[in-house]
Amino acid sequence: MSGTSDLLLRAASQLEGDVSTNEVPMTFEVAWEVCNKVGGIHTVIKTKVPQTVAEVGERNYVCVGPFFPQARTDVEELEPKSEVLAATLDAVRSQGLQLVYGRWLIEGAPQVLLVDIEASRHRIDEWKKDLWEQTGIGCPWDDKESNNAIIFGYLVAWFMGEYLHQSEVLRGSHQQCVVAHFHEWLAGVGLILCRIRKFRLATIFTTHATLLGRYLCADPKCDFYNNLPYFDVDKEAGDRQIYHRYCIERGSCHSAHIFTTVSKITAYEARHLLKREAEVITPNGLNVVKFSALHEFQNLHAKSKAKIHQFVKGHFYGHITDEWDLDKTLYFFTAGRYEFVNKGCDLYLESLARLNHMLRQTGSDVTVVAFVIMPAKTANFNVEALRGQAVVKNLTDTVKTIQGKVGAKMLEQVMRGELPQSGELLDQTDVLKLKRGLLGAQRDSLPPVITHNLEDDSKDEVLGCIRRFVRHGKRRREPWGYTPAECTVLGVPSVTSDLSGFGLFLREHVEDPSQYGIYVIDRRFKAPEESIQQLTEHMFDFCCLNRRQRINLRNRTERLSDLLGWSTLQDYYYMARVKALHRVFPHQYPDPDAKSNTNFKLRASAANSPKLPRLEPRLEEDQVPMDQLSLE
Ligand SMILES: O=c1ccn([C@@H]2O[C@H](COP(=O)(O)OP(=O)(O)O[C@H]3O[C@H](CO)[C@@H](O)[C@H](O)[C@H]3O)[C@@H](O)[C@H]2O)c(=O)[nH]1
Repeated sequence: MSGTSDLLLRAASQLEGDVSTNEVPMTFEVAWEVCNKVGGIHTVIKTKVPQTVAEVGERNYVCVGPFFPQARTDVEELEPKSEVLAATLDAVRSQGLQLVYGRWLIEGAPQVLLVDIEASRHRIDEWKKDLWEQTGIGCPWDDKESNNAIIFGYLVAWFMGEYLHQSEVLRGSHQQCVVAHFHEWLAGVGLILCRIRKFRLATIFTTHATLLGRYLCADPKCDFYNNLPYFDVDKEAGDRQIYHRYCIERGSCHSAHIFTTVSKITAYEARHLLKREAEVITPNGLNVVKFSALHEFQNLHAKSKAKIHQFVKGHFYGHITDEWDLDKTLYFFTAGRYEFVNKGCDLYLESLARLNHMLRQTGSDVTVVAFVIMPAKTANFNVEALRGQAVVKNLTDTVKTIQGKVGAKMLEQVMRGELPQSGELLDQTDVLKLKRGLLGAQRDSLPPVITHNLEDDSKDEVLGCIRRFVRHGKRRREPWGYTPAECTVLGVPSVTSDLSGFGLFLREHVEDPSQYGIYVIDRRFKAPEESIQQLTEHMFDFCCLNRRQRINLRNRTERLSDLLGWSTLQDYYYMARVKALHRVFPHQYPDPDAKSNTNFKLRASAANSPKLPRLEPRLEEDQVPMDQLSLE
């Protein structure tokens, strides 16, 4: 049993009550993104599962999400082992609730319950009316996302109510305490209903990004951070036609026993936009896979870089000239959900334009290939992009065939005691094939800037920016920002900003993140022009590093992994659960904040220990011979 579940047990066994005193609590984690990849919440839950299962035990943890047909491949359907759960499923199924129960086929293999929204869609009007009568939240008929949130919420609350009822029937005075953790407004209706129906369970609500914050930041006329305390939130939500969604979010936040956000900056936003102070900050972690040897991730890096080289050869065929040395090519990328300003795409593109200028001015021999990796609605593949890959594949195949023939010919001549003459190795047909390949690989046009054609590229912000290189003056906002965190654990240096939860988290825990290859751009108190200049300079400095320095930097970046692992960050989720349990079951769970309670202090972890220090200018790995550092 892990240390944490041990603590939960000890806490529960301190006092007697009408709930079981020798069991860890039953934990439900409810989110729209369980078995449904949309964005960052999916990453949070999926990567956290192994630690949570280890902490509370497989029997005591169930992820709850919506059912979509594609989930059939993600879930192995099973019969529940728990008597209470089995009785609950029988009961709700007999009442008409359709759901899938089984094991989510991800690392940690948790129990999962997916409720079928479509099968209950016919009840939307009835449930909307009920929501209005119970809470005063009225939703328009045509908002599909809110309709889904309402159906999902009613189904989850239906299930929860039945679970608690069956628990009472089957276990009487030995019921297990229950805690339900709801993520984001899309799962919030279930939480609101659980409280209205006075269910005896502890609830937690986590916001990953406030709705109103997202909308306000996307408004070019809005100066978000300078006005945060002064917004008339009801009016702002109404003006943007999201008042009902906002009410669901604010209602969920205020109904919860414990409210958490993923970063301090989102807590600040929530204080003003949702009017509640977060009791716990639950930073996003990752399932960090420790490499057994330092060079292992460097080898992985080399393999990935070779793959990208291959792609680049195809994409830029006809333009790879003597001035472009693939060995001196660096790859930059930005990736995430397609939010042009919030994800900092505008700054990235503008800084790249300036970097291009600086590299040319200084006569650098480095080439930078910059990627924007974001999902958008596409119509089809870009034919020109595909053609490039085909041309290079063709050339590669031709050269391979000729190589084989030449090799065989050379061997034959050497066996006969003759020294092969270079002029005789290629016959006429081979020369013709090569000439044809050469002609095919020429092109006058520029390579396409996109790999897939968009449904409507006239309004696309990235393409528009690449075409115009227009500078935007907006502040970016990012509650956490997984992409740079994911880069860190893979030892890839990255850039983020002090308007992202992740950037602030690093500044809080690392004396000088740039020494570890993570550059936190000042955005909060700086004009856009200064931030763009700062980003350009970081990019330029990176381009000036030699290979050894880049390898060293990656080693330093990877050292920060421990800070981001769920092995330590799960403690904040644990704390949120104990606090929520205390609110509902005060006898079983003493106040974790009480001085007398020594059981519930956060365990010592990288995240709450002293800041990681500045590094010496020369690291020990500087001494390691190049061949042992592995290739790039
Ligand atoms: O084409 C893509 C694009 C993204 N991702 C992944 O999707 C996640 C996106 O994360 P992020 O950009 O942080 O999430 P958002 O969807 O914007 O979600 C919100 O919730 C996240 C979790 O709390 C926070 O990190 C964000 O700041 C907040 O905006 C990351 O794991 C990416 O690797 C993909 O796999 N493929």
